[in-house]
Amino acid sequence: MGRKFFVGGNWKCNGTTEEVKKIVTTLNEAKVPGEDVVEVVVSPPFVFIPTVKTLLRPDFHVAAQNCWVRKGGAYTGEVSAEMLVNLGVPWVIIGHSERRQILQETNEFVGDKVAYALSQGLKVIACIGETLEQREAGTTAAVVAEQTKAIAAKVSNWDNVVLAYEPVWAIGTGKVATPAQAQEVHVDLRKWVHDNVSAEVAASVRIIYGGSVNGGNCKELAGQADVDGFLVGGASLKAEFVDIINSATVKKN
Ligand SMILES: O=C(CO)COP(=O)(O)O
Repeated sequence: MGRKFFVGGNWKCNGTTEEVKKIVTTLNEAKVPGEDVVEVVVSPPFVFIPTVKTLLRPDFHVAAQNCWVRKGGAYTGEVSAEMLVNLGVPWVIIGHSERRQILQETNEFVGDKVAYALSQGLKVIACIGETLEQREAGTTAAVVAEQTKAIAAKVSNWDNVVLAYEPVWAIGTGKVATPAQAQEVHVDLRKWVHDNVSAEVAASVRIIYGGSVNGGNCKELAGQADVDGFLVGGASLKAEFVDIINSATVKKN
């Protein structure tokens, strides 16, 4: 086993300097298990990264929400992996469904981004997940396998990858996947990794769940054997994010 619980807070495109400082203060004052039990990462919008990095407690880490697919250069509006490394940002979220859907990022593009970010020394939270239509059509397993395949095709070392299963229908909707639904997909994903990458990676890769996770539902979800943590949107902007971090202790019982 030995998959350390992972809790990420994706702040998305939210916040003012004052609000960001307030969230960081709440996190800094929070009583949570040590880094040996839970890895905590918060992902502010790019512009707030320096502020958060300066103020945030040292046992919590920072992730960017995206980065450019290759080396930087004449790509107006983009932020390169090299820049994140230069700033001391250890993590980046790649392939979030909002980028896949709204900005038309394809499986291949996401795979390229994951590979490039890893090559520069970043750790990656790679997001996958089906739409409601796809779930209702019974294609969930195939869709997430295809998304994972496009990443696996470009990645040889999985040590610095966390897979985030985020069903699109559960994101920002208040319609959380049931613990059984999350567990089922996580098991399918782990089996896919086992069959297509290796047994070692399948055993060690953390598969976290995202989509309407909150202080009330996190414990039951965390109790599922293959749920290794969470990627939290809305609730990561609130004090209940601390409760979600603390759901890591469920694993020890
Ligand atoms: O997209 C998410 C995290 O990346 C989940 O968002 P919500 O927790 O707001 O549903």
